[in-house]
Amino acid sequence: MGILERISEIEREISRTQKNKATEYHLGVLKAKLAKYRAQLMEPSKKSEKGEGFDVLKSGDARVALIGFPSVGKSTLLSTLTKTESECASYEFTTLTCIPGVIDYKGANIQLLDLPGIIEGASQGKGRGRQVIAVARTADLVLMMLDASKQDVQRDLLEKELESVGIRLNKPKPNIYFKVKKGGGIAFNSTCALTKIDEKMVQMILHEYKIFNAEVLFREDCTADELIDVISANRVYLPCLYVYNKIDQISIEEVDRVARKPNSIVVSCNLFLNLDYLLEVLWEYLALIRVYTKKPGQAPDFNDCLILRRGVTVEHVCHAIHRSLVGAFKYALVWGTSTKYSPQRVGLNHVMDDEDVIQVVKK
Ligand SMILES: Nc1nc2c(ncn2[C@@H]2O[C@H](COP(=O)(O)OP(=O)(O)OP(=O)(O)O)[C@@H](O)[C@H]2O)c(=O)[nH]1
Ligand SMILES: [K+]
Ligand SMILES: [Mg+2]
Repeated sequence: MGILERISEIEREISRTQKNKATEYHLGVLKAKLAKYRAQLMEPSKKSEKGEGFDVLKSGDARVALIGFPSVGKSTLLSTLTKTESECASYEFTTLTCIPGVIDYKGANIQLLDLPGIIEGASQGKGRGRQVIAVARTADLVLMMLDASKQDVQRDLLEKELESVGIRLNKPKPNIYFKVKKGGGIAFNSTCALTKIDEKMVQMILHEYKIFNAEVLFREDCTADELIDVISANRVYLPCLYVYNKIDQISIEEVDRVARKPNSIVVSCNLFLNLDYLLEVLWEYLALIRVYTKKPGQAPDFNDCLILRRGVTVEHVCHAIHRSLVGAFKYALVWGTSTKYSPQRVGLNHVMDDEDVIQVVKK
């Protein structure tokens, strides 16, 4: 039996099995089996499958992958937001490879990747689905483009496709500490009450992975699926922005309804509607910040900034300026919203804000 058949057999069995106390362990083991087969499926088996035209070099400050059904307007968006032209046409599967473009926004270079459309079954190898998904895994954000004039089935289908290959959208990593050991059996602990899983199920799932010695510590009330995610270790957790295109085709009431969905924004590439707002939201989701540097006695250079991630400290900033700077660091002066006073003397642990100005004082 091939892997695909095994997968669909397990899926059928899961959907056939009633959820209750008596079946819950059996279901847990089935889910672990399913995760194992799916992992095998996604391993790049043949060299040719890696796909010519898909190994685009990562560049710039962040990478955004455009995922969507055929003809929703992905290439139109790339051609509108970047200097790159990607062929747009009314027929499906116009784009056949990965086309990179660069969005120049607030001093940052954001790499936008146009990709072939994907359809149901993509994760199992339909169309260029697997190559597209492999690229999505390397992104900092998934921009899921949808046709606003169509029902939301596309969104559900694509989410399922990505979910089935271990891409988790807008979800935090499960807070479970997990470490395989050489001996000592399975040490299981939790720091909170567990309502969705118990020690027996944890053991059964681990045994399914042939893990007999490990330390497992639940720091939140996680499910069996979340444990499987942690064991599988090949999951990626990405922010996802749902972009509904072609709002020129629907009523204003409908636009209003769609725009209120979580993590969603509405645009029309053809009429250039709301594209500025799209960039603003994209910036927020990528959690990028600008930090300006300044030399003593001189004004900061506002034409040149460091692009960093939200949450970075002065230490990160020093590394970004020069790798030897941390060694010579005495203190820094920071002007901006991250400090109480401007300027304020801060140490290496100080967390920076967007548009802060920093002056590093050396020993
Ligand atoms: N009405 C309307 N049509 C649009 C809009 N944006 C794109 N289109 C049209 O949608 C069609 C498909 O556009 P593409 O950019 O080729 O779509 P794609 O998602 O790249 O398609 P594939 O590469 O085939 O997956 C073209 O005929 C576009 O002109 C829009 O905002 N409104
Ligand atoms: K098209
Ligand atoms: Mg295209």
